[in-house]
Amino acid sequence: MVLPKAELHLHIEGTLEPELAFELAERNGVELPWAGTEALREAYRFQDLQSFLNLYYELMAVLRTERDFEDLADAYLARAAAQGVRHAEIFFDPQAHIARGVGMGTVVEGLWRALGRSRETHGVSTRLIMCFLRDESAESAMATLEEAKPYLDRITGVGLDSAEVGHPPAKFRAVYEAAAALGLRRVAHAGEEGPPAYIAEALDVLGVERIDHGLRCMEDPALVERLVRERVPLTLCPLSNVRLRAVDTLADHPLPAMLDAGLMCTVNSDDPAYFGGYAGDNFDAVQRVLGLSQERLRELARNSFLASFLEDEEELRARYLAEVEAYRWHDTEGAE
Ligand SMILES: Nc1ncnc2[nH]cnc12
Ligand SMILES: [Zn+2]
Repeated sequence: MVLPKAELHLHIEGTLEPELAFELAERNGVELPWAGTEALREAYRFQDLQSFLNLYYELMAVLRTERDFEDLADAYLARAAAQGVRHAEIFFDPQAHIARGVGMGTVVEGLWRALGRSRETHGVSTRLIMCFLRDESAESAMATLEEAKPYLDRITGVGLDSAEVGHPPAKFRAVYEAAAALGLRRVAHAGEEGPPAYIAEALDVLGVERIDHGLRCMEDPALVERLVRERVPLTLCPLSNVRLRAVDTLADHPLPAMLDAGLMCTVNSDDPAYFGGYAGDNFDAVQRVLGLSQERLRELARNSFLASFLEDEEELRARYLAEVEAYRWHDTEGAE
């Protein structure tokens, strides 16, 4: 679906398609344990978040040089643009690269080569959000923030990702305080596999402005009421939730109930190379399977721009919002 939209929940390492992975492996002399792209795709059957993360971190071995990160981001931006993404706020996981001997500068400068020219090359504006791995220590997160200081002109905010259960947001209180003091925006994954209490904790202790996923808020009516009242954006990822078994099937996804409850939902792709679809594919899927109306889809697109970190470019945000309102459905889209 090419309805104009912002993508607010996208891990750049999760856009590594098997074809590019093998190309980079060859370029860098990295041996992969799969015979080819088909065998690698066969491995994309996940039981839960951890089983996905194991493969996601393993395949990162092929990303070594600035050019690799540039090619990765360029490939994502081209695919996203073709599906109506006009603005992308892109996560990256520096600790996963630094642990392999690939420095912060290689990652940020490589990504920036693609992001810095993306409005001209792809018609997509971008922001970069640095995520801390929550299954690593708070000290490691603080050291990562320190390493990022030379690159803060390229980085808009910080996030929190990786294995959620057993790693509550409060573990990262100090690093989020330090990030806020540096003028960085704050988001965090919460309520994907972890309990609703993690969502409240991310708001109260970390001061986040958006919740990534937030799916499990529906188990706590008082929390839902708060999220509605405070208009906290939730960056939902429906196809991800199916592949990582946070929901049984897409038909069971609570998105319609969440919208009916008045929650400020957005729809995103998370790790599209692994979960079977980019942003537009996620919109197509929820339209087709959950029967969302054209007005609901337009609301999701509007929310994505309202929840984006475009405060320094309000004119651009206004232009995107006008594009959402002016959008005319194609014959095959959003039929009612
Ligand atoms: N869906 C997800 N949840 C937590 N960490 C992630 N890292 C990449 N994708 C993720
Ligand atoms: Zn995610």
